[in-house]
Amino acid sequence: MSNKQCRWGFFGTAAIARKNWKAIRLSGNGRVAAVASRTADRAQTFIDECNDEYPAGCDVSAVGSYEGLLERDDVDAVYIPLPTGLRKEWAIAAAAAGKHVLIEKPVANNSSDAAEIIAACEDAGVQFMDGVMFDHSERLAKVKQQIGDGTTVGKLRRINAHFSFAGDAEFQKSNIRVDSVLETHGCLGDLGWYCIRFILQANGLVMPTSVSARTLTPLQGENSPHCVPGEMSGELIFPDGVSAGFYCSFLTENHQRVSVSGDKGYIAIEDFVLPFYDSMAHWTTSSNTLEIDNCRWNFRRETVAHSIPEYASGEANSQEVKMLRTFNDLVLSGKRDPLYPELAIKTQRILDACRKSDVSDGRPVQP
Ligand SMILES: NC(=O)C1=CN([C@@H]2O[C@H](COP(=O)(O)OP(=O)(O)OC[C@H]3O[C@@H](n4cnc5c(N)ncnc54)[C@H](OP(=O)(O)O)[C@@H]3O)[C@@H](O)[C@H]2O)C=CC1
Ligand SMILES: O=C1CO[C@H](CO)[C@@H](O)[C@@H]1O
Repeated sequence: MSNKQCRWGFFGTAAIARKNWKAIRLSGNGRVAAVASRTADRAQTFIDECNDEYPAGCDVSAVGSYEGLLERDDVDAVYIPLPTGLRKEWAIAAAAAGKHVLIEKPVANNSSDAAEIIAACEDAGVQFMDGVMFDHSERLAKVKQQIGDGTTVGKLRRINAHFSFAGDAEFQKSNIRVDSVLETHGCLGDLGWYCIRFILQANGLVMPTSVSARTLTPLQGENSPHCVPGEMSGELIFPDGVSAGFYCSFLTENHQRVSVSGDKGYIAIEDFVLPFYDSMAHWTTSSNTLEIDNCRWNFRRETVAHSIPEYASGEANSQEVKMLRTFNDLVLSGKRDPLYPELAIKTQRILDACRKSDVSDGRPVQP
């Protein structure tokens, strides 16, 4: 291993890998060493296009097979943004080859597969992390402090999370997200994963005692053998009177809102996954008051706007760059952080419970 930079190998040429190509370059402690694709030409085209826009600053090898990536001794860590249904074998093989694993979300088709991947990483002594970028945002850290400060929210009661975008006709026909083999969880895996993750983060990683969820609209891509959830809602019940709801959809236009409410007020973020294009990350805290005096009813807005310097993406302090920098630090230090496997497996267990509840008409399920 290089003593200064974590050397990355990419599985496939996914669209999201382009963002992380740049993030690795900006991290300062990592570099892309190789990109593997099912065809060498595609790997080379990906490298050329990324280099044109954001030069890697080093030679990057094009590899014509995924197996080929695992044989390389110039790769310390692999990034696996393959479709979810194809990841497990490569993640386990990568760990067995001694490579650290950054895997996209949702981690796997189910929580026992996710547990197998995590166990393979533990056995091999390599770091495991999923690709949730907002886990690394400083905004999330600040919001969590406010949730716990006893005054902004007070006693936590309710968390709501909504993540949606309206996929066009082409998306609904051919995107991997509507193919039950490639992305079996549809919008739940793609968008609900973030809702569940935020809910866990906001409530101190406490697991719910009961989960119910329903697919509101199924979708089926043209080559997909089965439907996947295209629009879904769910309800999570926690100990101590805390509850949470989520809604995720491929049919409802861009909306990425979370709110965290307690007996003293609430916190809201309007762009919790992909922050709005800006050099600052924003959120609000509110403790609105209702004043009633005979015929006069005044509901007073008492909202405070907060922001911190954190670019939305593509800069040295953006959340995805912090994710890569943190991962690189772990690899280079030889330490492993058990928080990341914990976050992933808890999210996947709740996701499993949602699917189980969904097939029994929304019956509550214990995750
Ligand atoms: N963390 C985040 O912010 C984001 C995460 N994601 C997650 O990343 C994953 C990938 O998403 P996205 O970038 O849109 O994916 P793409 O459809 O752009 O790419 C998927 C890649 O997987 C490889 N692949 C291997 N086998 C297949 C197959 N049978 N069908 C299709 N592709 C195959 C291909 O690479 P090749 O042909 O070169 O081998 C392809 O480029 C998703 O699970 C998604 O949830 C997506 C966007 C953002
Ligand atoms: O993870 C992701 C981030 O957001 C996108 C939508 O805007 C998703 O489709 C994607 O998979």
